[in-house]
Amino acid sequence: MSKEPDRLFAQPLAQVPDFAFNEDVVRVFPDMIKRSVPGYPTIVENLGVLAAQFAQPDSVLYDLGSSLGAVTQALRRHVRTDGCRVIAVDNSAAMVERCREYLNGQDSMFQELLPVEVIEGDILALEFQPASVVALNFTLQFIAPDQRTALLSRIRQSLLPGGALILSEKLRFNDAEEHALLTDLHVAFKRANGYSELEIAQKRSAIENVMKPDSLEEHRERLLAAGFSKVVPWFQCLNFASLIALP
Ligand SMILES: Nc1ncnc2c1ncn2[C@@H]1O[C@H](C[S@+](CC[C@H]([NH3+])C(=O)[O-])CC(=O)[O-])[C@@H](O)[C@H]1O
Ligand SMILES: O=C(O)C(=O)Cc1ccccc1
Repeated sequence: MSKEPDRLFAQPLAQVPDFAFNEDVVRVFPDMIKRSVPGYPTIVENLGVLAAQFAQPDSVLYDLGSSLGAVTQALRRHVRTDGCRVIAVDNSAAMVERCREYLNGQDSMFQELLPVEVIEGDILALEFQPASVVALNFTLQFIAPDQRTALLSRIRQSLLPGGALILSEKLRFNDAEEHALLTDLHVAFKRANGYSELEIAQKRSAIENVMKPDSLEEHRERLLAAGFSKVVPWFQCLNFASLIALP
């Protein structure tokens, strides 16, 4: 993985453009996500462990909004179920190109990994195949809010008995005091990881129009409305959480 440090927002910008998953972001993405999302390495590794419990023979494991394929790599490290294959999907051409390179690297280092296909495309337009595991690892928050229920319903329809959706998201909180506390603590996390006040402020303004977090309650209600029977949070670190949703 690229070791290039994230300095994308280090210099003052006259106008901060909306955040996009372009070539500049791709170059620094592993560093950016690790220094910005508390618990990210723990979530990714354990997503593989969880997936191994839900994987069903001869089914698809989806990594939706796969970026550089960190989740796909974890799925391939942990899942040994017969006949499974991984489909990773992202609509950023720059991400997909680099993701394919990293997965070729994983293939050359390990034998007997699950087969993988990386698709450049919009997850809203995807025709889902029968799936046992669907990972939406920090992707739903970038989908237009009015499209989210329809996407989750389509995922629910594709899920086999015994399978699961694993959904990780930044959270907002309905209680103003809880929201302010966890937001401040997230800023402290970023500061502790070497981001300046300017970097933190410019990044916040870059993502505010494109990334719209929901509360845990909104997630639970929407998942139930989409046809899931049970929603179980399995991880939270500050304002970032991951949920298991069962069909
Ligand atoms: N409609 C869409 N269709 C396909 N891809 C999309 C769409 N909208 C956004 N994306 C893609 O979703 C990814 C979100 S990053 C996921 C991290 C990864 N899961 C990880 O575990 O490392 C989250 C973050 O950066 O906070 C980006 O690569 C987008 O191009
Ligand atoms: O940086 C942030 O404040 C975030 O909420 C997480 C994030 C991580 C990587 C890209 C966009 C948002």
